[in-house]
Amino acid sequence: MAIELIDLKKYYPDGTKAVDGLNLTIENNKLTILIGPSGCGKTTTLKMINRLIERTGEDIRFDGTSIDEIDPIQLRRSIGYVIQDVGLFPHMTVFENIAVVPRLLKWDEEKIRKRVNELLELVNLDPEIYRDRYPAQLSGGQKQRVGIARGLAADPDILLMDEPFGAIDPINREKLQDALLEIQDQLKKTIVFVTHDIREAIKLGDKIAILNQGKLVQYDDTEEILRNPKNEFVEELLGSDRVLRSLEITEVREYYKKDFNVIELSDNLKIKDVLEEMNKKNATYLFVVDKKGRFLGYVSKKFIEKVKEDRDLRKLIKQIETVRPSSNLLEAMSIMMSSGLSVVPVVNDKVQILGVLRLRDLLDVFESTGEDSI
Ligand SMILES: Nc1ncnc2c1ncn2[C@@H]1O[C@H](COP(=O)(O)OP(=O)(O)OP(=O)(O)O)[C@@H](O)[C@H]1O
Repeated sequence: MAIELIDLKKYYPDGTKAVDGLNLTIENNKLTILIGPSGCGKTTTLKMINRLIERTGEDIRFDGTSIDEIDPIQLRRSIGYVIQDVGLFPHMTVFENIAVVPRLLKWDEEKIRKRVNELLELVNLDPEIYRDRYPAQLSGGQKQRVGIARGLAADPDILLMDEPFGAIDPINREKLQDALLEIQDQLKKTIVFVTHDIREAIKLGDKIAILNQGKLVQYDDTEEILRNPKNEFVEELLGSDRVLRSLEITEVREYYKKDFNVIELSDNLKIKDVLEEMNKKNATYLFVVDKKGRFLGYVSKKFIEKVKEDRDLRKLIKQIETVRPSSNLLEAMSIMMSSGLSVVPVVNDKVQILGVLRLRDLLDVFESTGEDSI
C-alpha cells in the first residue's frame, strides 16, 4: 500500500512546528527510511501515519483514501508498529504478546497458534524454546525479534518501525538488520523505518527521506542520495566515507564495458600471432578464453615480447581474479588494488567473459560523488 503525505503538518500549541509541510510518497512494498537530526519530526510523522498523533494540517492518504475516511482503531490494527524498547507486555508470554492483535481481530485460536509459530520461525526464534517465555527471560535482541513478530502478526500491509534496533549492541544489530532484509524479501511490506544511523539507512533503505526541522530535505533512491547529495546538510549527514559506501552499493553491471580485447587459445596459436593481434588492436594485454569462451587469464605484451618464440603459450597466461555483474564496485576495486592491474574481467556463472571493468570507469563514480580525491 502506498502512503502519501500531503503538505503534512503538526504544530503544537506552544508554537513548535514538529512537522512543517511534509510532502512525501512512500511507495508500495518498499522499505523507506526517515532520517535526520534529533527533533526533526521523524517519530511525529510515523505516529501521524497510525494516528497515535493527530495531524494539524493537510492529509495522509493510503492508496488514495484519506486517513479521515478510515476508522482509527481499524487503521491502527492494520498497521504493524515496532518501537525501540519493544513495549512487550511483561506479564504476558512471547506467544501472548504476539497474539495480541490477532485476538483483538477475533481470529480463532488454532489460526493464531499457527501464525505465532510461523512468525517465530520467521524471526529465527525456535517456537518450542521461546513461545512460553516471559520478556524478562529474553535478551535485548530476542525481545526485538519478538517485537517484529508482533508487528507482523495480523499480516499488515504497512509496518512502521521507530528506531527498532536503536538499543541493541552492534553485532546483534547487524543480525537483526539482516533478518529484517530477509523478511522483507519474503513478505514485501510497505515499511517506514525511522533511524538516525546513516549506515543502517543505507543498508536497509530502498529509498531514504532526509528530514530537517520538520521539512523534507531530500528524498530519493539510496544510491542516488549517496551519489548526488542535494546540499551540504545531506553531505554532512552521509559523512566522509560516502564514496566507499557508494561503491559498496553499486553493482559492476552498471559500469562494465563490453569492448575488450580477447584471443581464443588453440593448439596452433603462436606467440607471434598473439603479438600481431596486440599490435593490430593496439592493446597492451589480451584476455584469453578457451573454445567455449571460458576465461583463462590474460597475456601482457610487455611480458611476451621478452620470451622466446618456442615457449608454450599456455604457461604464459597469467591468472587474474574475476567479478560477476552482481559484484559490487568495492570488491572490484579491491581486486584491482591487490592485482596491481587497472582492469578486472567480468564473467558469468559459466566463467564466460562478458566484459571488463576499468579503473577509469570507476573514476566516474568518484566524480559523480563530487570528491576531489580518493
Ligand atoms: N507535546 C509536544 N509539545 C511541543 N513540542 C513537542 C511535543 N512533542 C514533540 N514535540 C517536539 O516536536 C519536535 C519533533 O519531535 P520528534 O519526536 O518527532 O523528533 P524525532 O525526529 O523523532 O527526534 P529523535 O530522533 O530525537 O527521536 C521536537 O522538537 C519535539 O521537541
